Amino acid sequence: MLHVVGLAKTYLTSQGPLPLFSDVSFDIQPGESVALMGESGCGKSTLLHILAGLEQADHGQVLINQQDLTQLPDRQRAQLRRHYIGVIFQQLNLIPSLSIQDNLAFQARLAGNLDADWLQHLVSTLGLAALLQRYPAQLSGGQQQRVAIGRALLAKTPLLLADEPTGSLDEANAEQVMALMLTLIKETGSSLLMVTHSALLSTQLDRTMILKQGRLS
Ligand SMILES: Nc1ncnc2c1ncn2[C@@H]1O[C@H](COP(=O)(O)OP(=O)(O)OP(=O)(O)O)[C@@H](O)[C@H]1O
Repeated sequence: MLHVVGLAKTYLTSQGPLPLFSDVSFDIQPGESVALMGESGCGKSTLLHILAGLEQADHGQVLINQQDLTQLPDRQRAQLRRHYIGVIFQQLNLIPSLSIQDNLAFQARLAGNLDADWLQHLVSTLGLAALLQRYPAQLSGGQQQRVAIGRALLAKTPLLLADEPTGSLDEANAEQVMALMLTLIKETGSSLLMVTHSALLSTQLDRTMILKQGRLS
């Protein structure tokens, strides 16, 4: 599903170069769920952003559906992302001016694959039915997180990238939302790469990769 070869990234800052990682290579199989862990600031979010095509790597390849995301022109990269990659960011990025219903449908509409039955199933599984006419600012952090998960799952993309998707929830709620997410992913057959600081949550996934001193293990 995802084939990553020799990724390297160094940020150039006013204090000089900040090397994050070099020669990062790994595969994720269809339907596989993988936790990405490592100390704060080691580059986990940056790696996820590169895999999502939102940030450029210095070297390396990101192969999705046999296409190298790093080499595609903007339009084709956007197409590939739309059809193959769902993302849940740390900052959630719900659109403030759209209702929850429209936030949920946004990505699937762009991809032209809005499935009304699946939307209904996600809404009821994630407990969002009573919130559809509200706006993001009127929701709690946990409710917003469930909307972001629903939105990412709605397009049924083969790959889901999640950056601490339950980061702002307490442990009990995090476990509950995580369980919902894993159940829904099993239904779509998507692969998941999830950044987490929680050893407990990581044990619910198929395996864990650790980014340390610029290398993956
Ligand atoms: N655009 C940027 N320009 C320069 N430095 C950056 C930029 N974005 C991030 N950094 C730095 O790169 C390092 C890695 O950041 P990143 O967010 O990828 O880490 P992380 O492992 O996800 O951290 P956390 O677990 O705290 O979320 C940090 O030191 C950060 O300050």
